[in-house]
Amino acid sequence: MGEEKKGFFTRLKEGLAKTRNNIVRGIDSLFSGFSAIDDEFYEELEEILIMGDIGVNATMEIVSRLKAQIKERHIREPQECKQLLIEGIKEQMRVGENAYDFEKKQSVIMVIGVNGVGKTTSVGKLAGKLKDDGRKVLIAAADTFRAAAGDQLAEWARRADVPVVGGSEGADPASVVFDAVSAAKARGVDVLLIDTAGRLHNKKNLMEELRKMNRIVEREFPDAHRENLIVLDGTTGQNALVQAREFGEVADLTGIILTKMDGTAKGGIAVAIQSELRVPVKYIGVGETIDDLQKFDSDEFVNALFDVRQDT
Ligand SMILES: Nc1nc2c(ncn2[C@@H]2O[C@H](COP(=O)(O)OP(=O)(O)OP(=O)(O)O)[C@@H](O)[C@H]2O)c(=O)[nH]1
Repeated sequence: MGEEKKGFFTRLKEGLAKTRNNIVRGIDSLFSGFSAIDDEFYEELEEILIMGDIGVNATMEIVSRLKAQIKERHIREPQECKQLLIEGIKEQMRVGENAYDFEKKQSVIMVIGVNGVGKTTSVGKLAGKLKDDGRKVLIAAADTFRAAAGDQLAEWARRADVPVVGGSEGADPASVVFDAVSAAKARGVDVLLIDTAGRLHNKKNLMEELRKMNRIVEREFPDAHRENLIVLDGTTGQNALVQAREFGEVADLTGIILTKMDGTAKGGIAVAIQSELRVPVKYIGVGETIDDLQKFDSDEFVNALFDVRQDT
């Protein structure tokens, strides 16, 4: 394991401390407190997982898989189940390989989600990362609804040392996107990041605006690799699933940025999200600075949650 990866594991573990206290402590005391694996044991396990925001459906699947394995392997000691449970949670989160094609291809990344989830912050962090990797980045400030959004994004862009187009309050977001795409093509930009509004006069307008922006990118930049990343706030629990489904109706979601995973006791939402939406979490936000956005790997996440050290 490289230095950077080790550092991230430690940071991830720190960020997940509350979740770990919530879920893993409960599981540990369950495993040590029960002397037999009976219905009560399973009920308590279900309760711990659901309380940790893993979600009812994912919990039921994880527990029924565990039950089948315990039966098949004739396991009688609760202590022996822990590793099986860890593997079961990893299995539940599998959504295929997590691709980061936009790191290599000429790409347009639209960042969407409701207001306050951390879109602008995530665009800023992502811009900084891509720039550090030597990519030529341009940001489109298409959140022209909220007065301070443009300024906030400009501040992030300054930190990341990346140019911005758009951002004046009240401008038409679709025309910002049009201008940004033209600029991206003219300047030979590798990655165009589009920050969008999380709120308009009503939800119907918001969704219509997203469709419009999508159509412009498709029409004006058909060769670009496309990503629609939805930003979800890890502290909002199951409501995040509802948001993703709503946005999924207007945009083809290619990935999730799960923010505010530091300081939440409900980090289990990552399990519910990947398992129910079948969309990969591509990044996880574990703080407010530019370095606090990290690529997400579900096995690593579960290991960090259970404090399982796997040196590779
Ligand atoms: N602790 C923590 N805070 C975060 C994280 N990501 C974003 N935030 C904070 O969340 C708040 C909202 O973030 P914004 O980026 O403004 O959210 P937004 O989705 O762009 O909001 P609108 O522009 O209103 O749509 C800010 O105070 C951020 O600093 C994170 O990973 N961890």
